[in-house]
Amino acid sequence: MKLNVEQRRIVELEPAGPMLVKGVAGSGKTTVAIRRINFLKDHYCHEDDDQILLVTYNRTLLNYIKHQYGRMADLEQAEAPRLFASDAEVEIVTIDSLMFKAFGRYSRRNGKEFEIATKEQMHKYMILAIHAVNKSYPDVKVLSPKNSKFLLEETEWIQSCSMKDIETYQSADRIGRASGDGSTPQKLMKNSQTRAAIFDVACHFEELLEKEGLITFKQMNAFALEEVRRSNGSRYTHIIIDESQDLTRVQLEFLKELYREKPHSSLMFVADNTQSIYPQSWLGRGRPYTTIGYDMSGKSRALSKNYRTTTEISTAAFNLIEADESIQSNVDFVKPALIDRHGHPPIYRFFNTPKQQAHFLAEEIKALQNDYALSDICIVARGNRNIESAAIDLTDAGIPCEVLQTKEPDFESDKVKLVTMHSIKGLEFKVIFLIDLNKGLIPQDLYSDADDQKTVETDERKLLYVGMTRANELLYMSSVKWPSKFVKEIDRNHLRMKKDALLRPFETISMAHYPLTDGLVDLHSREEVIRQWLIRELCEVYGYPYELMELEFKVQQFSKKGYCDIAVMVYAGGEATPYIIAEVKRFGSGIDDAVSQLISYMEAENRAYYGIATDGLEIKIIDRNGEEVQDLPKCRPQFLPDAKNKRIYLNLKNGRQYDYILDNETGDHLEVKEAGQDVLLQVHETVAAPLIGNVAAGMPMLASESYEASLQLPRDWVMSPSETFCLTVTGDSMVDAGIDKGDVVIVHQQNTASNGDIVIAVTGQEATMKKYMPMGSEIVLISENPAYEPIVMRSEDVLINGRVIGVLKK
Ligand SMILES: Nc1ncnc2c1ncn2[C@@H]1O[C@H](COP(=O)(O)OP(=O)(O)OP(=O)(O)O)[C@@H](O)[C@H]1O
Repeated sequence: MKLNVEQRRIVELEPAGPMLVKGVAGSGKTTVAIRRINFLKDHYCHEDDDQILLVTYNRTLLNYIKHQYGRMADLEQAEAPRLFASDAEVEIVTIDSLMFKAFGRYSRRNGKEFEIATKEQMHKYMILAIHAVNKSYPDVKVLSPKNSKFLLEETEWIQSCSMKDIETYQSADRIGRASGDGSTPQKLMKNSQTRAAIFDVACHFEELLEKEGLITFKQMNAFALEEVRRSNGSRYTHIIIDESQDLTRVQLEFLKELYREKPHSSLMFVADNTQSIYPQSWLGRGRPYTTIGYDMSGKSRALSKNYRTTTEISTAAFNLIEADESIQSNVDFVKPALIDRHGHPPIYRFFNTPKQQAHFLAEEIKALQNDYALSDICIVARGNRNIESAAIDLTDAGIPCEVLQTKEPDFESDKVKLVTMHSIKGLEFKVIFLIDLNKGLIPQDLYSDADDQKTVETDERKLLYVGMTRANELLYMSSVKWPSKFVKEIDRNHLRMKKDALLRPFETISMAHYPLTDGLVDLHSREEVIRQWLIRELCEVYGYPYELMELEFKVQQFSKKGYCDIAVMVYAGGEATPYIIAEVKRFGSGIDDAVSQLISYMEAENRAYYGIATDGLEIKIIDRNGEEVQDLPKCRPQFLPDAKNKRIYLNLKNGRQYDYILDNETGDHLEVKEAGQDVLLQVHETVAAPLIGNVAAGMPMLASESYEASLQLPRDWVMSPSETFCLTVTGDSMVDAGIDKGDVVIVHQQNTASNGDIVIAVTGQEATMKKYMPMGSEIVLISENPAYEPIVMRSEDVLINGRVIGVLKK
């Protein structure tokens, strides 16, 4: 893997004390953090006591880093042993293990033995603490057992900041806690009776636990901090803190204590506030670094390109963030830049019962095994219980699987992995299934107070964002019974109903917006909403005009008459014949009956090529032999009543536009006019340029390639017929050059290019269409769309495949 220019700059930054690397999900923050170790080791560890520490958030991430290194290219593999060998100079550890060690020293020094309280124990002692205190604060409503969750969370926050006295708590800024409409906390006003009462509860709670020899995890951290402060333990010249947005104040202060400042030392915070998912995190909520004693002005770097997921997955995930102003207004928010890497849009499925979801998971995974190893697949859910029941279902279906344990996760085993949304932070898999995205489960319904609930929802939204951005190639999302409100916030255009079809998931259309109602008597029937959705999909997704659709289309079956719900007619030889017919059922009622009805209609109406049966939830597409097919063909110009196929041709050779008119009947009679003019230009000779595939498909091999179709072009539009080929445009990165998705570009095969040419360039394993700009020993590949960042590559890493000489608009 080649680092991009910004990544490389960060790796090789001269140490200058504290610095911040912020970046979007998948932008290579962890990659950069790991690569920096060897750089620091080689250049800034010249004194005998110089040491480097890389802190990861948890053990899963630690093991994952090792696993990733094992998979890297030869050059990097050579670096791996240096990193993971027991090396006096470098330590890669989790924050918890560091703090546990210090806590162990604390316990031994004080001759005390503590046990970490379980969730149940914490809940029990919190209730007791509330009862012990509430009589002293009759006016403070929050002191009630029904708010125990809130009070526990607040107590943990106090502990996670190691606030020892009431004055500190009374004056602390409580970001992310019920803040009303202004910026001042409403419910937790500074210097209030409420805060006094909560602090009292927190103290009682600690006392009760102590009597039992128990402490919370957050207290344990506070003791660890006390210990390193006491022993003045600073010993690392360089500290790199991955996922620092989720560390608590105490954890950050602890790491500060371990930092040994020298003229050549560095303290690098690596963070993405959009992925801050814990209520006690300190910096992730937008608190400035000055609160922990560092001024980061001029010391922060941002990474904005997501290398992990496709543009389709990133765009859908970003919909979630766009819907929450408080995430985007965070000081360290970085807006993701798209890297023109296309793939399948996320697939969303809705199910009536958990059993249906389990069946779908099993069937889909079995089918995916043709292209993926089981270890490439990970199932992710909000809660442990959902994960455990999915594991049982998969095992019952004969699919090997294992719940990823945070202690010793095995990423290599040939099993489907299952993990919670919290634990998948920092990891990635080729295929991700996000299951049980249900109302009440995500976002969790924790508080009746609207402000508190809003805070919870922001964290939960980030959690789902984390889950979605873990997928390299394929992302599945599913809900059972009641979909999460977050799913509804994702633009339907960014989702698909099934893997190999263009259909978007079912969506209810209001009766006022039914696209086609001619001749219908009962618009209120429950099937109608399904029919209208399908009609809209056939038009908006597949391009069949409403004028070509007939409802209640009569099918003569011997002496019996039947009426199929939709028939899409096409023109052949001037006559309209049914091409696609569809049977719909009411939502979620099953499609078995619809399929058998469809088959009998198609036997009777043998002109139809395709049949669709759907209940909005399931869909089956069959061909005229009754065999299932993955998708429908899109409408073609020759299906339309007008036999002339008129399009616009942009000739990039001379900068002119032409009307391009092909006779559909003969398929080769070509007429050409200057755009907007009436006079036909003479076409003396035409050439057939092969349509090889799409731009992203990679390098075409003209000689031996069998191609899908060819385009008739006037000879003088091309340079050399044998070196000309055509590609369909798949992305939107060149829209400002007038090249849109679905257009066909005409390419002259060549291996060189001049400044400003639009080229088909192959970088790594992908082909892309970009504007070419040489810059010294590097090449800049520029998109004509401000949403995409330019790509800077070394010239030896870019292969030019051809120059775009014309565009036939769709
Ligand atoms: N320059 C690059 N070229 C190609 N792939 C890259 C590049 N940089 C990073 N990647 C890949 O992108 C993926 C994400 O990288 P990494 O895990 O370091 O990102 P991150 O910013 O730490 O992500 P997150 O915050 O979401 O956990 C990895 O598969 C990594 O190998």
